[in-house]
Amino acid sequence: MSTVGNSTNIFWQECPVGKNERQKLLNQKGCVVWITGLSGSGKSTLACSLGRELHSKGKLSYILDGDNLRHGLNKDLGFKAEDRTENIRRVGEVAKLFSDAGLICIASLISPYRKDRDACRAMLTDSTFIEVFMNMPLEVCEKRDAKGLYKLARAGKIKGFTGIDDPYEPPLHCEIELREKDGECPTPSAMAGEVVYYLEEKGFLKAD
Ligand SMILES: Nc1ncnc2c1ncn2[C@@H]1O[C@H](COP(=O)(O)OS(=O)(=O)O)[C@@H](OP(=O)(O)O)[C@H]1O
Ligand SMILES: Nc1ncnc2c1ncn2[C@@H]1O[C@H](COP(=O)(O)OP(=O)(O)O)[C@@H](O)[C@H]1O
Repeated sequence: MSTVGNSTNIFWQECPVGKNERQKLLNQKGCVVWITGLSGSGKSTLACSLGRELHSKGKLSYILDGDNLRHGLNKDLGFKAEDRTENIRRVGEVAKLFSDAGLICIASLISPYRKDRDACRAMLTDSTFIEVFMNMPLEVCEKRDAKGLYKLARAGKIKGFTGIDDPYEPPLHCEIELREKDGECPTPSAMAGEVVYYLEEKGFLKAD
């Protein structure tokens, strides 16, 4: 019996089928591919390309996209610092559950604050948190402006927009960094290929 947060008198319930058994069933290892970067850096595009590539290899993945989760689980949250922190904490907890289920969980969120991403990393054991940094220059993201949000932010119509008047703290020790080469952004499929290569090398695409 214990107290966790505001919950008192709670017990941990063990389940009959364990993570190893689920991983064997799926012939893969559960993990979290956490894609971080500015709005417009290509997070969702990479998440989709990676999800498709894994599917074609017979691997089960699931995408947790920041924009989408803000339509449901996180619709009570805005973009002030404490809301972003709570957003990342919740998604980290959900990603941990998916990883425990044996899935390759692909989380794509701006996740601008280093301490919040590091807190998610700390929730996961055995190097199963794989941080992928979309290191695209602000100018590139702003030029793309797929949703017209940078224009609104520059005009002062959106306050606290990441990269404009709210900080983005780049990772110091990420597992994978994706950036332009010779002034060109690699294709989504090339980027997904890099992540798949990492997963293969580290043994995530087979069970023990
Ligand atoms: N103020 C502000 N700053 C940044 N982004 C904003 C803001 N307001 C709305 N949006 C839109 O919300 C999307 C980011 O949601 P996230 O949950 O990934 O953000 S965060 O991780 O909590 O910072 C983000 O989506 P992406 O462009 O896919 O990154 C934007 O479409
Ligand atoms: N590798 C890429 N090369 C060229 N354009 C890209 C690439 N990845 C994404 N884009 C384009 O950039 C814009 C933003 O991509 P998106 O995946 O929505 O970014 P984010 O999820 O980080 O906001 C879209 O118009 C998309 O087509």
